[in-house]
Amino acid sequence: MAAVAPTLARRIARPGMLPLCSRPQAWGRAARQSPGLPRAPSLLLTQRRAFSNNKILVELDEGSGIATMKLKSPPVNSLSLDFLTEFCISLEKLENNRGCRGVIFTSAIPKIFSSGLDITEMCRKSTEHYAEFWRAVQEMWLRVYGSNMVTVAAINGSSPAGGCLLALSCDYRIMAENPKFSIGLNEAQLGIVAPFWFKDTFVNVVGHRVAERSLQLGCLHSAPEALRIGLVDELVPEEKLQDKAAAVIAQWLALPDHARQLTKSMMRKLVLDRLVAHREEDIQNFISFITKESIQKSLHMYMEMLKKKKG
Ligand SMILES: CCCCCCCCCC/C=C\CC(=O)SCCNC(=O)CCNC(=O)[C@H](O)C(C)(C)COP(=O)(O)OP(=O)(O)OC[C@H]1O[C@@H](n2cnc3c(N)ncnc32)[C@H](O)[C@@H]1OP(=O)(O)O
Repeated sequence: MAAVAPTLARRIARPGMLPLCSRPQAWGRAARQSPGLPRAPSLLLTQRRAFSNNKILVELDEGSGIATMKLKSPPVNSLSLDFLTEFCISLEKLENNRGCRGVIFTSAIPKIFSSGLDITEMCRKSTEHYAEFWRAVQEMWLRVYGSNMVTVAAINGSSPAGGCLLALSCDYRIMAENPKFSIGLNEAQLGIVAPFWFKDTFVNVVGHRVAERSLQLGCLHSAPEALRIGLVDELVPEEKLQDKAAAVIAQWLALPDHARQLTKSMMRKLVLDRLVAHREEDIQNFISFITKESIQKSLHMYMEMLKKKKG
């Protein structure tokens, strides 16, 4: 962990402190700037502002109000505690900037959007660590799923499990049309179970039947199959992905913010409220589950399998 990271992590995770997401988000928050006419971002003569931390590059186009958050945590953008902390801090900065109205999530790592939760964070750690880690996973989801901004995932690589959850939490998903890239909630293949809020988010995107089959089998769907089942909204050639994502956001931002935001809130509130109401219980469930010896063995075997595949 980098020198400053424990402080940042505690800021999100320390029990007793207000979690960042306790501030009202998509529900009960004032609308952002009036949208004005839809404008193609590439035609604007505008200033770009960039900031970054160790793992995420953020660029804000002040003319269009569209930011890009590029995940850059080699080798595979796994969602470690440090990564999740930096992610939430970057997203909070954008949420607090009233000039920012939309965010594109994409990857700076070739062929990988995100490899999901960092498995090493779930192996042979202390109960305190598991609690801190799981609170950070919850925080990421609450922030993205509950965001007032328009959110688009530009999925330029494979995106299993937690990586898929990040994409599912956005308003729209565009994937590079490479059949080698796959996406899905493959937890069952690791011998673990996607928690209820992963499942609810998935069901809200693809429907109950498709979600049930896919979750039970731990499916990773190729890009064309992901389009067929509605897991992603469209496929485009990789070189067109970023422009397409900006064009989609511009289209969504052409609507009055308050109407879009209230509609989003109405569609997502039940699922969000369920986790907010049961957050501590969910952390305890995670700890009881992950500390089982059989689960630790399954995770260990899965990591070994990843290493063997490489060698
Ligand atoms: C009753 C209910 C109670 C609720 C209980 C809740 C239980 C927990 C729920 C948890 C929810 C979500 C879980 C997850 O997100 S788990 C993560 C799932 N991810 C995966 O399965 C992806 C695994 N990785 C891959 O398939 C491939 O690595 C890749 C992403 C396709 C990339 O392939 P590649 O060939 O380019 O790279 P590779 O050589 O495989 O990997 C490079 C190194 O990175 C390591 N690594 C890969 N993924 C992860 C990861 N997710 N975490 C940590 N480390 C990872 C890999 O081991 C290589 O390391 P090294 O170089 O060998 O040291």
